[in-house]
Amino acid sequence: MRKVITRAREDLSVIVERDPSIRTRAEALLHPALPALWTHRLAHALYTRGHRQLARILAYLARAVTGGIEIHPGATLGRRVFIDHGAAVVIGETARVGEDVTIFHQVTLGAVGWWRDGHRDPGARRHPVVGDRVVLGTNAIVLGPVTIGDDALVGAGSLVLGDVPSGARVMAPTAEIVRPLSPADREEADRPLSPADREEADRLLRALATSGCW
Ligand SMILES: CC(C)(COP(=O)(O)OP(=O)(O)OC[C@H]1O[C@@H](n2cnc3c(N)ncnc32)[C@H](O)[C@@H]1OP(=O)(O)O)[C@@H](O)C(=O)NCCC(=O)NCCS
Ligand SMILES: CC(=O)OC[C@H](N)C(=O)O
Repeated sequence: MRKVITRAREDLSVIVERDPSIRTRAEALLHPALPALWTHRLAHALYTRGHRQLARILAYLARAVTGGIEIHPGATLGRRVFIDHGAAVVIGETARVGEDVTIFHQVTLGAVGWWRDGHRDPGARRHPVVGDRVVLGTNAIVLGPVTIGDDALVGAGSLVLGDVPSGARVMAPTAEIVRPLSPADREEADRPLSPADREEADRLLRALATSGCW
């Protein structure tokens, strides 16, 4: 029982440390990650002792109360794993998550698909292994039996299908920022074509049409 209380206090401290919006352990008690992590610990213990159905029921209940944190009871999670926000986090059956890992919402540690996994040896891993102190940004998707090395950072919105070395940073492309036109540029864009410009444009179009590239 002492061990359970120590781990619970540790989980609360981790929330206060890594979520600036939470100031006290009392506040951390209402963090959405807690029911997921605490239930998973129990579910995993039941699962490894062969009580698959009971473990499944617990995981099902945790998913319902956390807005969709779905951790398969077979997955292994290290100490001080922090799941921020939590909505729609999926961690597959053979995933292994190290210690001090931070996981934001909508992260998937999933399999590539049944068409691939059907060809693996029975019991073979089909989900990722995540090293210690890794950060998985929101919407990061890691598929297959790949390894994310210690201290790696997987940026928001990344799709990872291969191993990531320790300490590496994975960055998804960011959205293009289109700046508004300045009043002068807008005036230029709206200006009607002069007769000379129109003639030049017609000439270019005719040249294109007869070039065979059109
Ligand atoms: C796209 C997908 C179906 C490909 O599956 P696959 O069995 O690996 O298919 P293939 O072998 O035909 O394709 C692999 C190639 O596609 C590329 N690829 C895979 N997923 C891709 C994606 N989403 N976008 C772009 N390229 C992708 C791979 O890099 C690989 O390229 P390469 O051959 O140059 O190395 C799979 O990656 C996927 O997205 N599965 C969905 C599974 C899922 O959502 N799981 C979550 C479970 S919780
Ligand atoms: C999380 C995930 O990989 O789901 C896909 C499938 N249910 C499986 O366990 O392989």
